[in-house]
Amino acid sequence: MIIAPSILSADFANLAADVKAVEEAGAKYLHIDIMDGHFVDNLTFGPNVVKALRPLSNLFFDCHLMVENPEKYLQDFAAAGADLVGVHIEATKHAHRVISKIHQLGMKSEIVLNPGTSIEFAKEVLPLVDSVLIMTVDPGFGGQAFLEETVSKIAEAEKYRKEHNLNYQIEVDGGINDQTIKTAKAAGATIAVAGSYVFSQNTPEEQIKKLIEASKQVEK
Ligand SMILES: O=C(CO)[C@@H](O)[C@H](O)COP(=O)(O)O
Ligand SMILES: [Fe+2]
Repeated sequence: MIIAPSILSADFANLAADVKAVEEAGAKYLHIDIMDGHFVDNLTFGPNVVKALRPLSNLFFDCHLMVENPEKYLQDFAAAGADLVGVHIEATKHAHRVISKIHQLGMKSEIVLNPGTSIEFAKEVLPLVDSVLIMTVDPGFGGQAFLEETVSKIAEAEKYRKEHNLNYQIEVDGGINDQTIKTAKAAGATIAVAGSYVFSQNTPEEQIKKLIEASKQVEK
């Protein structure tokens, strides 16, 4: 399973050190939460932070856009060095166009679903995307509890992938710890985002190791 530490819970005054620490600990992805204060009730940062971190890291930059009309910012994230852009299906009227544009800009695409959004709503674009992100909390904040009722949706995304011979990754985001990562993997998740679990206790190295070990306990 790929572990994607979320810098939302990192030390913003020492971001470079935290990014280095997770890279050395064996993470392959860096999850970067972009919030605009409209789609969610929180503000974080924009492509300028992605640009500043890019020369410091070889991690795969997974940019989760919690913004209205994400199509406006795709060019900026591509120029900043994003590897993948995740857009909420609830945040755009033009999901198909947005995904095509992400690919034209040379990035991997991801469609993101809130806990209240069904897989049905995204089915037309599932054959197009590189990844599907199933939110396992309502977006906007770190440190929330994993919503067990989202597990059936992870399983549904995996079932649909197999039935239609598609090859998207299934990412989960929110409330991931050394227990919930097992539940998510058993249901079909292949990428696990973790923010507060990685950055708010012990060292990021210890926490990432625990996540990797926990996920290995589940056969896939
Ligand atoms: O997108 C989000 C929150 O909206 C996440 O990526 C959080 O950063 C996850 O934080 P934890 O639940 O792991 O603390
Ligand atoms: Fe996120």
